[in-house]
Order: sequence, then structure tokens, then C-alpha cells
Amino acid sequence: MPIVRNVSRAVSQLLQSSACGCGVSIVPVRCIGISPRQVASDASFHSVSFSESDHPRVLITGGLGQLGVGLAKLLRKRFGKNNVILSDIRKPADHVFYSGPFIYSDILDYKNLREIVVNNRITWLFHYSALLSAVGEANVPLARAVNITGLHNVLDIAAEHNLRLFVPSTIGAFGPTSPRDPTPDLCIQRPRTIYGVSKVHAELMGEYYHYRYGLDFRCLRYPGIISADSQPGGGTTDYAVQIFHDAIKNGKFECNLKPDTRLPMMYIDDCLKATLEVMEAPAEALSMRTYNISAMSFTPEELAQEVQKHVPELQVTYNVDAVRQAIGGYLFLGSG
Ligand SMILES: NC(=O)C1=CN([C@@H]2O[C@H](COP(=O)(O)OP(=O)(O)OC[C@H]3O[C@@H](n4cnc5c(N)ncnc54)[C@H](O)[C@@H]3O)[C@@H](O)[C@H]2O)C=CC1
Ligand SMILES: CC(=O)[C@H](N)C(=O)O
Repeated sequence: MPIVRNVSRAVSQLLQSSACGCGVSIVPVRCIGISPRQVASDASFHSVSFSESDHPRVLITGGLGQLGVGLAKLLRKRFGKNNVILSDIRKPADHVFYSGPFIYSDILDYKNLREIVVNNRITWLFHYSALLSAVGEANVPLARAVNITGLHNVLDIAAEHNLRLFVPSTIGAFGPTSPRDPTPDLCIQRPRTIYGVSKVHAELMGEYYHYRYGLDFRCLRYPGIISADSQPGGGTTDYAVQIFHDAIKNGKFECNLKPDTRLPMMYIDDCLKATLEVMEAPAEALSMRTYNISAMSFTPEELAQEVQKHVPELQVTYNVDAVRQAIGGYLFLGSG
């Protein structure tokens, strides 16, 4: 799934907070099914429970993180404000609360999640709740609960109610033994973080539910996402967002990765556009449930040099965080 853009262009665009384009190449397929906690053996899978002329009714879990608010904005433009519900366990900022429907939802509360899906006649679910790589390593039991138990709840509710389900995976789902440059969609995945392990689990469970119960599960492996107006939630790639804020606010940036740590990244608009494209793709166009997407790869040093072209006074120092470096240094692949 090629999305090619060099770091220089991306930096200019980000500093100007402007948008850009992307593409998701989608290939052929099929499947079968019935559902897990409640079974409907004659259900018609691969067609969602709304007619083609209707808009989907969308729920986004974990919607107050780096990506959810932007996704809601994009989907509301497409499907109408009231057809897209943001949910999270945190309190929304005023501008988010007043921009469209928001609801409290803890993905660990199965009954509450089911009630929301039923009462709001949800047909598409974007499951964004997660603990990212660095915060996940700092609290493995919580990461296991949110990323694995939470996913199980979402999968069961989605299968039970015939939802089209999007769960993002990540470059963190690869590991030191995965092939590099290019990293194929199907390859060895032996990550060494709870985040990566939980995402491989999500990919496999989604694929299993697709074949076993006919769940319309769709998944993209996102690279590190760069955004201007939302803060990252505790990942290894966070530095690539923070540098822009610090450059503009303080003229100084302390990087927690080594200068030569090359990681795949993507601009948020490209990521969200790819997500919508894969969700809108006809079922027959999908040959797999999970695809890689890529845009560019760069190191902190290269990014700093590009930002300095726009903010020449920017001073960058390095204070390496051992956990993030261990994740970034050998667990993520240069697939961009
Ligand atoms: N931002 C990135 O660079 C990338 C993100 N992704 C994936 O995309 C998705 C969204 O990522 P971000 O927005 O960056 O994450 P984030 O960490 O910024 O936001 C996650 C949200 O989940 C919520 N959450 C935590 N526990 C919850 C619970 N029990 N119930 C409901 N919500 C809960 C948090 O309050 C938070 O708002 C995640 O699944 C992540 O793994 C994948 C690759 C890259
Ligand atoms: C690439 C990701 O999944 C995330 N940004 C992280 O660094 O954990």
C-alpha cells in the first residue's frame, strides 16, 4: 500500500498544518460465518445492516486520543454529524463536545458497549482504544486488559450485531525477525512489547472471526502518525510530533531516541483517508483482513534538519529513553 512522500515535503506541510493525499491499494477476496456470544446461522455477512443508500451509523472507541477526533471530523463530513459518535473514558474538551455526539464508553464494560451499539443502531465501529507501546511497557497488566480483553468485547459485539469493524494495527506488530525493506503484508511477526503482541493478537482474532463468524473485520498497520492539532498518547514515535510543537513554542527540543533511529511515519490526513478507503472498499475487493500502509521513514536527525530549515533557531539535544529506544531501535521496521 504505497503512500510516498519525502520528509521535506511533509515537514513543510505539517508546519503549515495543511492536508495531503494518499492511496490504499486493495486486492481481491471472500469469507463465511456465524457469531460467537450469540449465533445467527442464517445471517447475511459481508453486507452491513444498513441499506446501500443509507449512511453508516458509526461509533469510535478511544476517540479522544491522537487520531479519533480527526477521524470523527472526516467521517462527519462524509456521513453527517449525528451519524458519528465519539466515545472515550476521558472528559472531552469543549470544542470536541460541541462538535458532535460524544458518549462515555469503557471498552472493558461489555454490557455498556453493547447498549451503546444497540441504542444508537451502530453499523460501523472504529476501535481506537489502546495503550500504545511506551505506556504499555510501563503498565503491562493494564495494556493487556485494554488491548486484549477490550478487543474481545469489541469483537463479540461486532460479530453479534453484524458491524463492520476497523481495528488499527501497527508497525509495532513486527519484530526483530520480521523481514525488512520491504516488509510484506504476510511475514514473521514476533514483537517483544505487550503492545505489539496485543496487536498481532487483534489481527489474528479479527481474521479468525471473519472466517469463523463472518465478521467484516478490516485492519491497517499504521506507521507512527504525525499530527499538528492532537497530542500523541505515549508511543515510541511521539517525538516526531513533539518536535513541531517544541520548535514553535520553545525553539528547543529534547529527543528521547538516538539521532539515527529510522522509523516509518505517516501524516494523519493520509492515515485517516486510507482508513476510510479501506472501510468503504467493497468486500470483494479485499483479499486479506490486514494490510500494511506506508508513507516515509526518517531518523530524528533528518527530521530535525528539515524542521531547522523552517525554524533555524531550533536546538535539538538527545536524552535517550532506554525503553523507547529498545522498542524503536529494533522492534519497528523500515517499511516506509
Ligand atoms: N498514533 C499512532 O502513531 C498510531 C496509532 N495506532 C493505533 O491507532 C489507535 C488510536 O491511536 P491514538 O489515537 O494514537 O491512541 P491514543 O493513546 O492517543 O488514544 C487512545 C485512547 O484510548 C482511550 N482508552 C484507554 N483505555 C480505555 C478504555 N478502557 N475504554 C475506552 N477507551 C480507553 C484513552 O483514553 C485514549 O483517549 C490505537 O489503537 C493505536 O494502537 C497504530 C499505529 C500508530
Ligand atoms: C507506531 C505506533 O503504534 C505508536 N505510535 C507507538 O509508537 O507506539
